[in-house]
Amino acid sequence: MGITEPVLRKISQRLGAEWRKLATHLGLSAAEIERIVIDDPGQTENQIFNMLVKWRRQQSTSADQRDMLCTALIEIGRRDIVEDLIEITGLQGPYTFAYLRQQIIDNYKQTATTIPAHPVLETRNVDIEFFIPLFLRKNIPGKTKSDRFVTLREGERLLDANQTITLNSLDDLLNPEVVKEIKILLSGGAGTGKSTLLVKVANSCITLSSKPLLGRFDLVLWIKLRQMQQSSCVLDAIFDQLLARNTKLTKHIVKGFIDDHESGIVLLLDGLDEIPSHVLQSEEGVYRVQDILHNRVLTKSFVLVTTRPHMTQYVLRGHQKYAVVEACGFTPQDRDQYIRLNLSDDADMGEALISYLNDNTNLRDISALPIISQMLCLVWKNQKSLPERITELYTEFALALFKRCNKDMNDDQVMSDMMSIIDGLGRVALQGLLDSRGERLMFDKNEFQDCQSCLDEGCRVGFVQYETYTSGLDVKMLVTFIHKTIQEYFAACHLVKLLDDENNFRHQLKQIGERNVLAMEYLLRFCCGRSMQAAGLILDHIQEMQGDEMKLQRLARLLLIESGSEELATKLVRPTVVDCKSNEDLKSLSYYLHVTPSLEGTDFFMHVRKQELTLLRGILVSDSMKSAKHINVDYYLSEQKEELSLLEETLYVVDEQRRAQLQMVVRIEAKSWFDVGRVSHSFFRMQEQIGRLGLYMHQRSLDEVVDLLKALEGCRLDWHILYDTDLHARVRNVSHISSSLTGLGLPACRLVDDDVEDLISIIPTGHGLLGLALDGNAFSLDAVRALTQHLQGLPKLRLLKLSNIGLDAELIRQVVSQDLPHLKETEEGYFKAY
Ligand SMILES: Nc1ncnc2c1ncn2[C@@H]1O[C@H](COP(=O)(O)OP(=O)(O)OP(=O)(O)O)[C@@H](O)[C@H]1O
Repeated sequence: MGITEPVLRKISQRLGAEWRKLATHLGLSAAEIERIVIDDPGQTENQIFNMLVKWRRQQSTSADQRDMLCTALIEIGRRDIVEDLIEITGLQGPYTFAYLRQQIIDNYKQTATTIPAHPVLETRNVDIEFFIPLFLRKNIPGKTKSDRFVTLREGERLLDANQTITLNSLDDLLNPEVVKEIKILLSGGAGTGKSTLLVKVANSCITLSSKPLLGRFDLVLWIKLRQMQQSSCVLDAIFDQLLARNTKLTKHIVKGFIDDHESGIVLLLDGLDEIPSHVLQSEEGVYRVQDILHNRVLTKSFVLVTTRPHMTQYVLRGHQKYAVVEACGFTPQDRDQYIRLNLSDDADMGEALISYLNDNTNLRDISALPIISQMLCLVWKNQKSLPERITELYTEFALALFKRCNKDMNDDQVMSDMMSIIDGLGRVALQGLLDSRGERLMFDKNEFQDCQSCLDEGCRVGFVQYETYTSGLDVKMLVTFIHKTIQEYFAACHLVKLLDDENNFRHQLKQIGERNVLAMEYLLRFCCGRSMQAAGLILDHIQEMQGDEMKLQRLARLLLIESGSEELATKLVRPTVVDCKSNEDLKSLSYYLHVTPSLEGTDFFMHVRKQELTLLRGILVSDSMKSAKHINVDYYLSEQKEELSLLEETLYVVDEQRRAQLQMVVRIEAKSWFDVGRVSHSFFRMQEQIGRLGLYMHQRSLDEVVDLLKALEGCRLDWHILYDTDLHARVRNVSHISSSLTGLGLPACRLVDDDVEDLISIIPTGHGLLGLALDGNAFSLDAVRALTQHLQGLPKLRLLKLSNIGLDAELIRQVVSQDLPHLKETEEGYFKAY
């Protein structure tokens, strides 16, 4: 595109003394320049004009004269003229700030609209819509309180910890009212979502191009430090990562823009831990990462740098005025939301995983890490459940984390390299768990002396992380595993390796006794999952232990299923009471029942949800249940629309005799979905089928309670518990007490003295009630006395609960022992007949 003479004239008027420099940049020789001067001595403006005309003449017609001239002008530091030129010619040029911004936004349109949907496969992505807010915690500058007690090898220590505030994800992070500093250091372990957060920030620029980040800035530069393998120069990185290969911009131009807009620039520097240290330390380049982080250049720009914890001190040493923000992963609610989004094809499947996790404290905890949630969703989607054996799941976790950082390794190498790191770290992990002075989850860096390379690799991969703390006068480098269960898994891998010398293994096992065996559940489960030989020795060891029988037997069943070795079932003690509170408990019971002879006289208590009905069915039809004493099932209605007909179907499969043994309570929890008509219909059908039937309602409205009880009039209910429903002055509304009722519970129902008369009236003298629970209400002693005197007329009453009713326990004890002497207090406010 050519330039007209009037335009050249305008440039000549503005240029001045630097014109010779420009001429050289445009390629004119010194002789040519001299010639121009001699031809029109003393007339600078003319000389410039002539030089430009001469240059223009030398260009081929196809040459983009305007671009060349603009580049040369910018290179000699006269962008002001370029901007005028663009204005004069009325054309949008590649030399404006707007052009640079547009190029970068075009890049974000390609790179910042998706997030990875798989820990290893880079090709699998999901839309940025899948972004879920992250839980962030920011330090309060200058407020350090020493309140973190940790157990270290040398004993207990107090570590200095910062006081923090919680941030509401990105909105707060970028809000200057909340985070006043313009330098932010976002730290967090592997897979806590640091990189993803930056994708989201870059993405927000696409729509808010001219005023990104709450209108505060002009340009957002998102740099992946991992890709800086040669130079730590951010200007280079802008060209390598953000600008098109054929961009017309030059480094000179871009630098000029950045300098001019310094306070309007945002630098998002992702993964400080991933830039090689020699690159970070190198002295070359413009806007070196180190200079930016230590506030030596671009001091007015907004910087958000992410890193694993071990690099935070490096940043803070060079510049202290950082808002230090910790990425803590998902909150439980947001984790649920993440699961729902990921499994949105089948809402039931998502809910099933959520309820599975709610049941399993350790998995629930670790799933706060986005990367683990992601893996859980992938496995669940594939198999519609998690692997029966938790060891498999943790092997998958470890593999995914390891492969994430070793994409080019082949499978054999992955396994052997990973296992040797795990073994090295596992030695220290085990020492920590079995420390005679109490479990240790934090380690001094020196404890890894013998396996420094494992520590370095483990840190790179994200199995462990280290952080610097001050403790009194000491500065400590402490190492932690990303989650306690990962420490337990690693410790188990190491312990099992000791089996090469069985005595050594036994020696370690001796450190696990009644005192700590339940706390070692995961360590032992992982051992059993990794080796049948270990499982045999561990089960023998447990069999010899004294202690809480029910809990030890539960643990043994979990270990048996984890070992996958039916023949080890003989090493389990026959249970007299089985209490299954979780999905895992049910699975391990089901496994045990299939490999053990009939359990005579055993009492079973099971908590069951919709997704566990198949398991329940298997348990109920098992031959080993034939001679069970009682089978108690608490069935929890889920939050999704649910037909009780599924439960009914499950029960019908069971033979009549066993159904008659069954005692079932249907639990409608605060968030359960339910429909009065359907639930009551099912109740009427089930009362015919099973031994005893009860209803439990938790935190439901009075209307719902009244409606359901009305609909259940005439149904044979054995128990009826309303928990935390406001029944004050409404007791008569729930007075449909059938003569079959044996248990009535109205805990925390805001009952007071005025309600006692109504209460008495709904339990007529002579009623066959066995148990009454009124804990959590507020009664005077007179009211309690009126009640106990009335209860004297209930011939079968064997249980009374009056705890936490706002009275001195001793006074209640006196009244009950006077009026109901056959009841004895077993724990405070809890009276039972023997
Ligand atoms: N806020 C989020 N919303 C949805 N998915 C997320 C979110 N954060 C993380 N994830 C998922 O978890 C994975 C791991 O997160 P990410 O790579 O951002 O972690 P990181 O903290 O940068 O880890 P590392 O230190 O190992 O680089 C992501 O690939 C993404 O799939």
